[in-house]
Amino acid sequence: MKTILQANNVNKTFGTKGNLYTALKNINLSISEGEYVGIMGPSGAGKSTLLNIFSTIDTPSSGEITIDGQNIVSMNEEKLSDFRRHKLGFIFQDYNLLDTLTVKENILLPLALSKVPAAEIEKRVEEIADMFSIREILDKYPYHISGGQKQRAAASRAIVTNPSLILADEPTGALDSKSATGLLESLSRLNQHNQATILMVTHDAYAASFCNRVIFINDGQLFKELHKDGMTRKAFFGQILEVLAMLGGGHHDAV
Ligand SMILES: Nc1ncnc2c1ncn2[C@@H]1O[C@H](COP(=O)(O)OP(=O)(O)OP(=O)(O)O)[C@@H](O)[C@H]1O
Repeated sequence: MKTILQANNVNKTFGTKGNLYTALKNINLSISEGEYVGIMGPSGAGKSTLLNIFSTIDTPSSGEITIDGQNIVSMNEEKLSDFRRHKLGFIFQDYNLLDTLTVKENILLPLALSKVPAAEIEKRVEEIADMFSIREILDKYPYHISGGQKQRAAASRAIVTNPSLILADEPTGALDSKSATGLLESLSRLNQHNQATILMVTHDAYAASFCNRVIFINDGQLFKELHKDGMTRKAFFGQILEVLAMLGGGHHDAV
């Protein structure tokens, strides 16, 4: 199986001499093509720091990271912006849709910027609209659709270029439970049918139970990882809650 992300001995320190804070300590992680991986851990554990580094928004203090075979630590800013555009897809908690464009225009924007032919764009948008159940809202503007629909539109835009790696930061954080389930089911479909590789940071054990593997970070270090293997989502949810209980903090999410 092809390795999509490989991180070796990644460390991240904030601050200056005399006032240093180590946010990540010696992180080693490998993610294969087609995996759906969750990252969990208490507040301040280092989840966002790690995701920002994988997103190429921040750089590690030391360590090596390759994504789809390319060393992202040594890349210059010009190459990085190209790399982000072609290889990465981002889904954030707050959608980041452009209000002056329709849902369809938002989704096709990355393809239009890459000068993909119109007929191909049309075909791709339709495929994705079906996968994320948003066909009926394609011509609406973001302020006329619900939060759940906005997030499914944002996810559609993130994957329209067929990125090597999809990075999601608390994608269900602002959604009610029904909308969250809709998004999580869409991401699972994308993972299963298109072998999309997804890395998702979440506080929510229910969201994490849709993943195939969940990595727990504590105090900037890898603490434990769980594999779903043949388990049902409900059983996996139970195991995730047990690890969270070990890490401390009350989690009383619904199954
Ligand atoms: N730019 C920064 N300068 C200094 N310290 C930082 C910076 N960014 C993060 N930190 C610290 O690094 C640690 C890890 O932060 P991070 O945001 O990665 O945690 P997290 O696990 O994502 O937390 P949360 O679940 O609350 O979002 C925290 O103690 C935080 O205060």
